[in-house]
Amino acid sequence: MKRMKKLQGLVAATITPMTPDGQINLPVIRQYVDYLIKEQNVKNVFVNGTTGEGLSLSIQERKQLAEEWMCQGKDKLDHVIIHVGALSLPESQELARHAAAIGANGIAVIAPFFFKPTNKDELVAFLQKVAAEAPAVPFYYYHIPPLTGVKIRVEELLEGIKTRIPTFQGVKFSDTDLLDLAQCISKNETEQLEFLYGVDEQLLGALAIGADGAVGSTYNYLGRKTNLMLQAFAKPDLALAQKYQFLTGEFLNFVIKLGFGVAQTKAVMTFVSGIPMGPPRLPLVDASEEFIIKAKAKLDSIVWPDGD
Ligand SMILES: CC(=O)N[C@H](C=O)[C@@H](O)[C@H](O)[C@H](O)CO
Ligand SMILES: CC(=O)C(=O)O
Repeated sequence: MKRMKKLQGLVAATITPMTPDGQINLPVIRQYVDYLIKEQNVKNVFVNGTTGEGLSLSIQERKQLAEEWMCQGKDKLDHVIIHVGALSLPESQELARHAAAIGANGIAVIAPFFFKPTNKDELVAFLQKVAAEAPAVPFYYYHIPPLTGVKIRVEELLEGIKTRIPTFQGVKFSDTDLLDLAQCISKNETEQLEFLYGVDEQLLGALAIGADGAVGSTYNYLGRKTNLMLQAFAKPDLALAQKYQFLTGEFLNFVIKLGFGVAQTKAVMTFVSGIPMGPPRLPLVDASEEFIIKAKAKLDSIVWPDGD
């Protein structure tokens, strides 16, 4: 298996840069990789997921993006995980084969969300068919019930999963149900699996329960601050870790009230990094000027414990 070391710490859910006329903007990715490493101290990426508008891209675009991230991340990034989930099983399988061929460090799949699996066996059967196309690549289930509407609890899904999916490596857990996460972690006695949390505003709670790390959109521009939270938690300096969580939460709480999604993430990343992320693809529409002004003022007003 292409496993160098256990995936821990932060993983940036990458944004898909687009040109003003809505094409994927591949040349920007080189700069983006360097920015994540140098400015955010983030060396793992999750490509073509929710933040990357993966389900709004064509198969061809998804392959081009995966290739570009692999190519630009070579010898720089630690882990490149490619999201290969799709509504159509053969398309998902094609993307899994492609990810394996280009040397991805992991693949992830969300639950199909138009025709939905109604129980864990149906869901595992779908995941197994995709995972089997990349038999040497660690496989992650991407659990995001608020978006897929598939609410099958992960604790249930994990039962016997290794026998059905030998490459099963862990879960990207994007739900607020910390009881479910805790049950998964407590059953992971041999610690073979990785649990990566995906609700950035309450990561500290998931760390306390035993999450290995996190995948999220905010690590694109708050990676450095969130890394300081992880360090404080590991020390342990819980009061300092809380301070960081309160402050990242203060920003998110503010923008969530204004209306916060992938389009707004693209706008925030553009003004923080200076890298043009461009517009989102329909049905998403650009963040308003008013949002950008308010979000920027809020972020600038925050005084961080590291004096920044
Ligand atoms: C629904 C969604 O996009 N979730 C992201 C990852 O799973 C998070 O990183 C959020 O963007 C973040 O927690 C802000 O709410
Ligand atoms: C947020 C996240 O993890 C994703 O974009 O898929």
